[in-house]
Amino acid sequence: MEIDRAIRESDDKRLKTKYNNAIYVIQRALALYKFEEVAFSFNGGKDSTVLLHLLRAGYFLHKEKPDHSSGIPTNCDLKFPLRTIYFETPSAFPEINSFTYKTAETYGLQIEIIRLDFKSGLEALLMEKPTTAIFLGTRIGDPNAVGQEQFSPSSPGWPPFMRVNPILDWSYRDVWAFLLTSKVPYCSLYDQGYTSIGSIYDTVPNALLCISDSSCSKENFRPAYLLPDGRLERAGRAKKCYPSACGDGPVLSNGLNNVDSHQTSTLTASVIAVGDEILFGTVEDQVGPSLCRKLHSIGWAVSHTAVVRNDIDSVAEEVERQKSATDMVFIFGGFGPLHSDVTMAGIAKSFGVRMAPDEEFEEYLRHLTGDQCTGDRNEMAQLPEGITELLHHEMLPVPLIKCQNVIILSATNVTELEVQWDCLVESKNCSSQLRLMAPFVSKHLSTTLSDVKTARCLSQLCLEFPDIRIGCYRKSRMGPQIVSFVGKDHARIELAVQALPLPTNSGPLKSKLDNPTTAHSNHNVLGTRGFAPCPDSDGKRRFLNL
Ligand SMILES: Cc1cc2nc3c(=O)[nH]c(=O)nc-3n(C[C@H](O)[C@H](O)[C@H](O)COP(=O)(O)O)c2cc1C
Ligand SMILES: Nc1ncnc2c1ncn2[C@@H]1O[C@H](COP(=O)(O)OP(=O)(O)OP(=O)(O)O)[C@@H](O)[C@H]1O
Ligand SMILES: [Mg+2]
Repeated sequence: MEIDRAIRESDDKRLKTKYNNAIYVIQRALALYKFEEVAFSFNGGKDSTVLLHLLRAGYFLHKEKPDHSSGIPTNCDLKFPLRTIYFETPSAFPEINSFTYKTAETYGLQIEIIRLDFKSGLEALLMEKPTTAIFLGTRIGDPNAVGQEQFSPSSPGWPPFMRVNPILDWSYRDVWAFLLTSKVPYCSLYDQGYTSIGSIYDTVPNALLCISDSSCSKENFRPAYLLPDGRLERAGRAKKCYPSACGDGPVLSNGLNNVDSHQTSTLTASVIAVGDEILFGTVEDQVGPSLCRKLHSIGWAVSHTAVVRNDIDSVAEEVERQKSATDMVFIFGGFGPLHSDVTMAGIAKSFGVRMAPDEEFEEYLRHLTGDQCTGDRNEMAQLPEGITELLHHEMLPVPLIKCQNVIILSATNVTELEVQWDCLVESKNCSSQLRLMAPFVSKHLSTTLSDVKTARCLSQLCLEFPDIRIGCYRKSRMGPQIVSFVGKDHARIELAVQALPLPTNSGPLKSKLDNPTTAHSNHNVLGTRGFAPCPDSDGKRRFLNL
């Protein structure tokens, strides 16, 4: 069998492993289900083209075995009479349609065209003939792959059948290694810069493959197999936004300058530290507070911080909660090759995906640590499968890792954090991950009045100014009370301060008007630091500007 021979003769060990695993899944499925009750969902895309040839190889190898009882026809030739379903829509690319039909003819597939949506089409199909299993070219990383295994029953509400996903664990690179090594034909669109194909309305060539040629106005694209980072395979597909707490769409966009300093809305972040030692009190966490200041300095609201144990479930539970509650989660600690370094595994668990070797990350680690940390022993190169993006920067010896809206910082102290932070916010870098929002401005007042005396008026103020964060703190029980007004609108803060309904007969007044963060000195501030005279001298106001 030409496919089998081509892979076995290649010296790509990884491809061979992936191939053998996929063939194993196919053969188990062919042994489990009656051949006439199995269908192959084929749409002419690259993943289903890979699957077609794996099925042919698996079928051929299965038939070679003397004792099989699955009812597979015994004549072996190029023809492959597997039931094949294609959901055709008017919005399909003509190139996809013609490739699908031509391929079906070449290999003798028994193709059935379905012109209904997936669910109704499958309902009709199952009514018409028994169908117990359907082969799909779904891969981890496809939006619909989350939670799926190689054998996954159809979802509740869908007609009952087994979804068989032999290439679930294949990467983009594996797909192209297979197609090029086995030299099988694939749809021509992949040679024109398309890397993942949906409909004519939502798919364009992948901009990362664009060859800029100033002499002609027409854009040219390199072929899909040259895409350097397979995680960006869907960059040519219209993005489906994941819900964001501020209703403002996803924060991140690959390859785009995302400085957005005019934005007056606020994005929220949570900061999670992982470390038993912090919980024991043995180590004082300085990265967390520093990160909070940095986020605040670029206009982000940190709405939650937590310290969790070095334990997969503790990490998973916290990440699971925060990734949906806030726009971005920052997590640090518990990252490395030690037994206690469980952060990545916890993140994988929170997303319901497996840990899998990441070749690119492994390459970076190999440069850094040489042979000490390679091959199977390199636990650090295991990353959550299908959701991981590497954030490159020339200042970083090893890229930062992002799993959807969770950013993993490897910083163990404030100096290391400085470097990683700068890489994240640097807008010119194409991996820039943080949108710079309009900075917060704040005003701080100090009073010697007791809490009992200020309580009611401050509560009243909070009701009147829900857009301003009005907070109170004191550095000692006997010392002055400090009242802070934090928001994005200078004028509103001034109004709130002026509206402070103060009791009479109380102590001195001080106020300070500033942006409390020092990390970014170019931010808009309300005034200068230092003590200023009280704006009112009627003897009634009892707060001083700080
Ligand atoms: C044969 C087949 C079986 C499917 N089974 C399911 C299923 O059990 N549950 C489900 O939610 N979606 C199912 N889908 C839909 C896919 O998950 C997904 O929505 C589809 O591939 C469209 O992806 P797209 O929206 O990216 O084009 C199935 C699709 C096909 C073709
Ligand atoms: N219109 C369709 N008809 C039949 N099967 C489909 C259709 N759309 C998707 N599928 C099934 O779902 C799988 C995943 O679809 P997906 O679009 O991600 O992959 P692909 O089309 O094979 O490759 P690409 O990612 O390059 O578009 C396909 O491999 C195929 O098995
Ligand atoms: Mg795909």
